[in-house]
Amino acid sequence: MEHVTRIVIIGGGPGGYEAALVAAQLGAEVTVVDCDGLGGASVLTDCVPSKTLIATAEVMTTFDSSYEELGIIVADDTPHIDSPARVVGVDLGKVNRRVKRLALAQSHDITASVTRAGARVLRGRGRLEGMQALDGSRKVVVRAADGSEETLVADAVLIATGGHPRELADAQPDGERILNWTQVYDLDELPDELIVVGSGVTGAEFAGAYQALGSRVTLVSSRDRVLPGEDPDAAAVLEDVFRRRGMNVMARSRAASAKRVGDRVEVALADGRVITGSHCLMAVGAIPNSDGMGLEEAGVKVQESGHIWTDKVSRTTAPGVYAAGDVTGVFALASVAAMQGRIAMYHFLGDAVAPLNLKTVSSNVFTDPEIATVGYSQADVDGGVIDARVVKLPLLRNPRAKMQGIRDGFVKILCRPGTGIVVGGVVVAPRASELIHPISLAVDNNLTVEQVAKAFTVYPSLSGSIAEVARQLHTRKSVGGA
Ligand SMILES: Cc1cc2nc3c(=O)[nH]c(=O)nc-3n(C[C@H](O)[C@H](O)[C@H](O)COP(=O)(O)OP(=O)(O)OC[C@H]3O[C@@H](n4cnc5c(N)ncnc54)[C@H](O)[C@@H]3O)c2cc1C
Ligand SMILES: NC(=O)c1ccc[n+]([C@@H]2O[C@H](COP(=O)([O-])OP(=O)(O)OC[C@H]3O[C@@H](n4cnc5c(N)ncnc54)[C@H](O)[C@@H]3O)[C@@H](O)[C@H]2O)c1
Repeated sequence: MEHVTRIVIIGGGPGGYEAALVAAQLGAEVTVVDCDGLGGASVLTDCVPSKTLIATAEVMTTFDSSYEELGIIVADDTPHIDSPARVVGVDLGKVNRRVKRLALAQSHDITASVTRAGARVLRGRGRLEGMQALDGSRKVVVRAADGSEETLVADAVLIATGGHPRELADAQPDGERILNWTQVYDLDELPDELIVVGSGVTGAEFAGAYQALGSRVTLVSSRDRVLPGEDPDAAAVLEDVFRRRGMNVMARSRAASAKRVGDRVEVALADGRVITGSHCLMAVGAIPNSDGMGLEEAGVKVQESGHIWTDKVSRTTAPGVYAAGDVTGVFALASVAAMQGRIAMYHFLGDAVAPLNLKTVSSNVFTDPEIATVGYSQADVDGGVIDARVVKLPLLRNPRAKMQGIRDGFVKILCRPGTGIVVGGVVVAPRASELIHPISLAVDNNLTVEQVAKAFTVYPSLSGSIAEVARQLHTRKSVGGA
């Protein structure tokens, strides 16, 4: 009888469910084990809910930032005419109910398509059991919520268990006033004064969103600037916009503790200062879900950070065990998790596979303006990682931007000095997540700035600035820094 390859996937986020779809299509017998629901944290608590919340914030921001200039009149009988967020107003309970409804619906859709593809979905917590057997198989034990256990035998196991919010010992979330990012969707009323601790992508996105929804926001940043990992020019634009909109951005301020004092929250900073607010959102990073999974006993190398070591085709140090997504700490993005998961399956099932190439990844910070990035970065150029010419053009000069009242933002493209091949780019603009795509295509396909410049763009359009930057890089051969 023909042996059907058995794959067990632990974790049903993008790393896990995308792998399940591919493996099932390639004819394997697939079981996906998840303890919370398919879609994972990405769909249920992280990426999808935050972007749904931000969809409401985006409408509020558009109204807030340009309504007067565009000739829109708001009713003048409201007491808060200085802040359109108050004039328009947000029913946070309703917003959050929508957020949860859409997240659950997406999780159901994913479960339906994984099941339709022929994979089995098993609810429970999975762990590896011991080393590889002599026949090359692996055992996974799944513990259900009622304590019952089932043992699965697999030819290959993919671990895609994601991560969870990091907590400070003296700032434990209570789910009411001190919150992590998974708990904010239980709020029925908008926080009056929100302190966001941590100015990475999560902190910046929530700070911008709640500011737009109408909260007074203080952003506590332990570093010199917001978004320390992003393009410095882009981060400077965003920080400037945040401050202009009234956000209190506190640089070089490390939070030491957060505690409830009645209906208030006190956040003590490491330098002794104390700030107070009605709510506090902790956004100080994530911890990989690798504990208690029998990894070391199974020969899987776990790094000091708790991340599972993998190579570029998602193999761990244990034969027959692959890992994908946030648990690997490679690049915490849903798209990268999905790619790592698919690569693992292509590799194990003998399909053609290209190793993971992080220099073509595009990502986006969903603030207003958005910050979209692809390929090599300004830091790579400044640090001598790559030799590239860089041109940055503010959106201010773009005709469509003028019509739309857009002042903040730019397009930046990086290309190789000799060939003009595009190696990276940054777009800071409303919907930069959509505008980055032509630059992503160029990076992925080794297109030159001449080719990007030659393609027609619509007039007037923001993408006209992408062609304009490419033209400048093509014609001004001697351009150096940004
Ligand atoms: C607030 C926020 C916003 C984000 N926004 C974006 C964005 O806009 N775009 C983007 O690309 N990325 C975004 N990310 C990152 C993105 O969410 C992650 O990169 C992505 O979720 C990683 O997917 P994953 O498959 O590794 O794991 P996850 O999505 O974390 O899913 C893992 C699943 O495994 C389950 N699990 C854990 N342990 C076990 C076990 N032992 N047995 C069974 N199941 C288990 C978990 O319960 C979970 O369901 C955001 C992250 C955060 C925190
Ligand atoms: N739009 C997106 O794609 C998106 C959105 C959110 C998160 N993510 C991904 O998730 C990953 C994690 O991002 P993140 O922002 O949650 O974590 P992070 O680790 O990138 O940022 C946490 C920030 O908190 C700061 N910090 C830590 N302790 C602090 C303290 N005591 N006081 C003040 N600041 C403190 C750190 O210096 C850091 O800048 C990122 O890699 C990101 O790519 C992606």
